[in-house]
Amino acid sequence: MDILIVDDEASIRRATSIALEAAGHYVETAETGAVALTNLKETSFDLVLLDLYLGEESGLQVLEVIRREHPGVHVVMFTANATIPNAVEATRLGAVDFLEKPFSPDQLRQSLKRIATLRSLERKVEELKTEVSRQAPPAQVESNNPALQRSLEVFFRAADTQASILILGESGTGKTMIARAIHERSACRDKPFVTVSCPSLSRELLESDLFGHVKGAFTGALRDTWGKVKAAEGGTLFLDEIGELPLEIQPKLLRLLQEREYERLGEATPRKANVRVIAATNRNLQEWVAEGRFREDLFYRLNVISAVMPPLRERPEDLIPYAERFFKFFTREFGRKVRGFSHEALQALRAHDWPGNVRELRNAIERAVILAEGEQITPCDLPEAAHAARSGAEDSKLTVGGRVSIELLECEHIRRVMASTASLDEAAQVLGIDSATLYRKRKRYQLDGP
Ligand SMILES: Nc1ncnc2c1ncn2[C@@H]1O[C@H](COP(=O)(O)OP(=O)(O)OP(=O)(O)O)[C@@H](O)[C@H]1O
Repeated sequence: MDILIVDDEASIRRATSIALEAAGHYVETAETGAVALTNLKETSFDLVLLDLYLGEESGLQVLEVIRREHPGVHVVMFTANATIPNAVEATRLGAVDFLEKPFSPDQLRQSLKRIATLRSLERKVEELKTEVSRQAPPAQVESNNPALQRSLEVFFRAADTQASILILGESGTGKTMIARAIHERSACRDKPFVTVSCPSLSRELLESDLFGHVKGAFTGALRDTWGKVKAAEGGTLFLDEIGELPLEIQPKLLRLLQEREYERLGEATPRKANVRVIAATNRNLQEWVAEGRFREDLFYRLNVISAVMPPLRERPEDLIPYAERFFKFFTREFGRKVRGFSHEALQALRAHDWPGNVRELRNAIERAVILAEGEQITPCDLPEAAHAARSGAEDSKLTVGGRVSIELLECEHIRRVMASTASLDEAAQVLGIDSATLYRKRKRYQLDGP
């Protein structure tokens, strides 16, 4: 943590600093409330250890200003004479803990442990709030598709290291979800996961969003701010659509990755950063390097561990299991009594290309659950594109030599043979495979018996 000690006694400042620095914290000290407030403007602290009596000054007044101007900073009060009224007043003003002087290093450690737990809980609450407001089905990080299984293995094996990770894949394949899942499997899972969306801001705003700025750094920079690199301290910085990172900012990111150092916009003070970087892109970065749109050195630095999230059309094994999980989630979420998908609806799902990938599938199922009138979801409840795919599929797409995957052809062939035969044994005989193989294939493609 970054900690500011505010105490008028030099011996307390010194002894506490030594104990905290030995435990790996970054520490600054201030002798008076005024100096402390200036420090808080210049550096971003997580915690202030504040003396109740700063000579003539009242620590409670300083506490009040800190809580008003820096609401994200926690404050622990020091005092030589902890009276109940003082404690009540400090708690009312927002102090989270009390340390009675003289305190032992162990008491200090215990207090910091409580603050760390509190900070981690606050972050979790924030994450849950966003999750709930997004009505998001839980992330599915299992796959029946061998290519995706290999990618997941690469990502999760590297999760617990500090290595940068590059996630490649089309839009909507779940790159952001996987970045979060990697963070959840890392040693810094209790620390922040902070996303920066590279294309959404102008160069200047993006740079400031990443690294922060000082007042006057550019028109509109009315006060000092801290960027997302700072917000992600100790945790993961997720750079979404890294291909869109302007060339001017790329050397600064490279420096962050190599030297773990950065500067705020408009300031020359180098700052240390301890963040793990995960980046994602739907671009072909190697092509962009060849075209001079992306720095080669940055590409290789980011590309230490990389793998592709395959598009949904290349993993038919995942389609129906994902659709069913989304279905379960949304029927519960909306309190609908729909029982499942009709055979035709499943066929329509299989026949569609899903250019928007898992995002499109999730949205299609959410819509279908809301619209379904009967006991089952029918093709009419699916979006036009998925619905139309089925009618067109039988004559144009699902033909031998058509633009269709082997899996889809095989699935459709097995389905039709099963529909035209009296038993599974007969279907297996027609298909030229044994019953166990037919069983496995039916399971894989989610096909019911004849
Ligand atoms: N594995 C998954 N489990 C559950 N939902 C998923 C999964 N993958 C994707 N989704 C759904 O699709 C949406 C898009 O996923 P995500 O944002 O991770 O994709 P992306 O590849 O980062 O897309 P983009 O490149 O457009 O940012 C998510 O909000 C979620 O609803």
